[in-house]
Amino acid sequence: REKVEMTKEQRALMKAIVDAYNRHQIPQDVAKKLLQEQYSAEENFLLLTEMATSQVQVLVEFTKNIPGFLSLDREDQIALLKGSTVEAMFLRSAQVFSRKMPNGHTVVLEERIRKSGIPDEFMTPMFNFYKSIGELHMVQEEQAILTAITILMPDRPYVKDHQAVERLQETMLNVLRKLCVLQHPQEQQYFARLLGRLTELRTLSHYHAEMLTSWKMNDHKFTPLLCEIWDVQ
Ligand SMILES: O=C(Nc1ccccc1F)[C@H](C1CCCCC1)n1c(-c2ccc(Cl)cc2)nc2cc(F)c(F)cc21
Repeated sequence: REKVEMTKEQRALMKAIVDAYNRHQIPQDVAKKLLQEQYSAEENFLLLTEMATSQVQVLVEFTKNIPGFLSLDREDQIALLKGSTVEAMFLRSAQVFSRKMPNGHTVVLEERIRKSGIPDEFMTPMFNFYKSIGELHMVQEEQAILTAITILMPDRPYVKDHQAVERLQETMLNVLRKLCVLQHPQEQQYFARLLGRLTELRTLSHYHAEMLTSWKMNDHKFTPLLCEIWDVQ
């Protein structure tokens, strides 16, 4: 097979994305909090809204560092962010869940999430997605670029300049394709499997509004930012 090499530009692009991804991580670690103790449904819901609110803020900062994003039409930038925050949250949650942890911690974490207040019917699709992400053993470069690809989805609602977004996403896809060959030389279809997860991610994200509004508690309060970004309240 031909030798796969990244160009200088592709390496620079990847470095910019990974640096931004690492710089804009959630300050407090939600997994650590969940492992400390079992919270009530109300406390878990509050924790989720706090995590999700800071995740949106972090995502805005990360997106600003995607080369070319700020040159897009301003309204298209908003449409891309609004359309991808839920998927980015589930993708981030999956990456948090799949992190290597000391023995038994993942079991406890899963238990805590199962009892957090999320309605039972969403557990299977959610954990199936988390485990399918875990099986890929993504390196952090792949995680960062996959998040950028999720944000640069041309078919989000209300995007006007479809082509411009497609061009940016294509650049990212080319980098990811080479990265997958370099990082997983034994697995021919690794790149295709990785992209397949984005389909699973979109399906899971369709449930998010219902997951939140049917959280096992009364009186669900959302932050103004989440009301704006999510289809709730
Ligand atoms: O905080 C969360 N996710 C999250 C959000 C932003 C950035 C980083 C994040 F991990 C929530 C908690 C919140 C508190 C109650 C339990 C679930 N969370 C979800 C999750 C997210 C959204 C819905 Cl609608 C249903 C579950 N899946 C998780 C898997 C994990 F491994 C993990 F550590 C936390 C996880």
